[in-house]
Amino acid sequence: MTRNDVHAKLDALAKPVGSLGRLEALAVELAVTGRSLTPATRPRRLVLFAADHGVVAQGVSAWPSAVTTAMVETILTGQATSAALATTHGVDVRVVDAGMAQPPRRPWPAHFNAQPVAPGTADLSVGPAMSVDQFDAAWALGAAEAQAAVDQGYRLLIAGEMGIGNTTSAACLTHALVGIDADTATGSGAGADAAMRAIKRDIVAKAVARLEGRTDKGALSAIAGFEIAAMAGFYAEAAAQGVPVLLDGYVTTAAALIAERLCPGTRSVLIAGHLSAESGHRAALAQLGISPVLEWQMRLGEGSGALVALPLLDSAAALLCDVARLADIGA
Ligand SMILES: O=C(O)c1ccc[n+]([C@@H]2O[C@H](COP(=O)([O-])O)[C@@H](O)[C@H]2O)c1
Ligand SMILES: Cc1cc2nc[nH]c2cc1C
Repeated sequence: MTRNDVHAKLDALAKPVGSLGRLEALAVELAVTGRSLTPATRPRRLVLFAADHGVVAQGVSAWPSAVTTAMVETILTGQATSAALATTHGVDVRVVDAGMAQPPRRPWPAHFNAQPVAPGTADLSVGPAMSVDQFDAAWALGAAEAQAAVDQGYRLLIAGEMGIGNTTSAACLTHALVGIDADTATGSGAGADAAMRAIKRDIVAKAVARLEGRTDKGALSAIAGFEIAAMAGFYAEAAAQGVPVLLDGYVTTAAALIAERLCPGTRSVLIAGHLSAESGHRAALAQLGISPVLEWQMRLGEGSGALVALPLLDSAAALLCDVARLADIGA
């Protein structure tokens, strides 16, 4: 099934050609990524991967690592932004501890999967964030989540993340894999001021310089995070299964860049939910050849941008699945 097939179907529907504007372009994306002229967006699942980052010790985030745990607890009780949006849009949620410094309080609900690779990464500013074995373990965790979701019949997948310090890792990965300069790759994350952002940029520049241009798995392990490596495995497995994935912001896109680097073709299932306020995101999406549904200056993470874009995907699916053809209405 080609893009032309989808355009032909859209043009034959009971409406003037092109009259649904960008919704038609989104319908094409959904049909192509889902490999169907009647793509499904239900049932859908959000898998939120959480982990901590040793580089936080360098003062790169406005928040301490304890906030990762506090937010995971809030997600688990259904009161975080992501959980509220997931509930309102009929999205099932799972939360995965891929490597938090401190696990959430017990009792743990059934939708929490505690498989920490380690209690946070090592500080990427002084050495590799993780070993290749740890990268492989995080990747396998994400891949298993995607496989389980597909086995359970989910037709659309979203990965979200929670990890204080993870925009430093995302900036390193984008600098290394997209080639934009360290300054553009480095944003304010969850609220860094100008002085903090300058420290962060210098750390990003030095960590990537140490790789000397290498972007193999060993090099990427040095600058990744456990939740990011897990999301990369999640995306690669979703692609292997041919299930569409809705990307969130800068951090999830960094994971998609890893997946595309290590498993070329992963991008064929990716739809970009939104353009994050982080300055490197536009170039990262361009490298993957996808354009965002929304440009709303969101920069939360947790899958929130993907969840806000989701009703537009539902609209695109309804168009392809439920609208009559002109030929059938006697017009
Ligand atoms: O993905 C994005 O576009 C994004 C942009 C800014 C912040 N975040 C979120 O904020 C946290 C990381 O911010 P920071 O400043 O601690 O690196 C992490 O939990 C992310 O989910 C996420
Ligand atoms: C409060 C808070 C909520 C978040 N959700 C995702 N990243 C976050 C970072 C902070 C600081």
